[in-house]
Amino acid sequence: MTNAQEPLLRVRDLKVTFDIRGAGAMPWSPPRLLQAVSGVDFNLMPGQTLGIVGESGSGKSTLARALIGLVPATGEARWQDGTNLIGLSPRKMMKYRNDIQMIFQDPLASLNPRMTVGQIIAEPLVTHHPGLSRDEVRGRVKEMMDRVGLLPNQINRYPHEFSGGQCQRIGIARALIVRPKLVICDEPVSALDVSIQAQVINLLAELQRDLGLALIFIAHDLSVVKHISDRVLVMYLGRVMELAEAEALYADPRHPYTQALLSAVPIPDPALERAKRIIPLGGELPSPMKPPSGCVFRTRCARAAPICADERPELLGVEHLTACHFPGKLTDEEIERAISVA
Ligand SMILES: Nc1ncnc2c1ncn2[C@@H]1O[C@H](COP(=O)(O)OP(=O)(O)OP(=O)(O)O)[C@@H](O)[C@H]1O
Repeated sequence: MTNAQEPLLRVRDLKVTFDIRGAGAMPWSPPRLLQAVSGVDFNLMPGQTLGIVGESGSGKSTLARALIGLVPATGEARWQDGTNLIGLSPRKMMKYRNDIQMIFQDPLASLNPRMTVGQIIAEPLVTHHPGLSRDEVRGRVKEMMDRVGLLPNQINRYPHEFSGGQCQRIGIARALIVRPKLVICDEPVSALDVSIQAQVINLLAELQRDLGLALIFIAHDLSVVKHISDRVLVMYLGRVMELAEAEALYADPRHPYTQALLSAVPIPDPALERAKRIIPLGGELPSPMKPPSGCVFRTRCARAAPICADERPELLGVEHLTACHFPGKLTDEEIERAISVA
């Protein structure tokens, strides 16, 4: 039995480095290394939702893919049974691919166009549980379709006959049919209309509660993960900038990067929205091939000081962790300065 206090997944010093030499490179030409994930640490408890946010290129998808062995990584991603998932052979990884499922950003592209909805949803079940009878599989498919809001008579239709939101429901049914313990959702709503996004997020939240699933929910935007996350991890250029309970992170963001991301989230109250100041993220995202020395965020930070170029800040704290030499709310003067140089 799982001890409720034991993490389902314990990630330590996870790194992913790509060699991006072009196809025409000679075997002896020097490697061109790009570190997409640079030493990420977090715990995920059973049944918990961890939101992961950050700009495009911050390493969120690579981190997710590393956890299920889709890209080579180093470090630890220790499953609750003590196994380090990093570096497992594909054969050994198969055992965990039932427990860890993934939902992707582009719902239509992630579904096989030549298979019916019934076949698509059944596929992982048949792969991981080859002993099940046809009737059992069909029963589980229908049950899952019902849970995600698809109609029984849609079982023989093809993906192109469905809207983006419905395709994402098919993707969710396919991921959940094997009763996983963890579902990694990589920007599952980014490709959907705003009106549909909330429906899909609410469906995931409902299923998460009912089935006691743990979720890793990746998004660009802090507003998307706000309601679904227990904890939120903010990534920048392959590193964790801040990690805290969702409520604490939204009420008291301590890293200047988190404050900038949050300042861009629209506030429903028009008066507050008019009064708020957006903290600009000046300049370009640096290349992960040549990250800044010290704190990787310092080149765009409203509070950067000389030490930030010299020393990399550790991710410090107990419940609310921040990787910053000077964590805390930016002052009005710092925000003014950031606005004036942007
Ligand atoms: N297979 C790959 N080969 C080389 N570089 C890669 C590969 N996959 C990702 N990268 C690089 O790694 C860095 C992180 O990319 P990643 O897609 O993980 O970021 P992300 O935060 O998920 O961005 P997005 O929100 O746009 O998906 C980027 O600089 C990207 O170009």
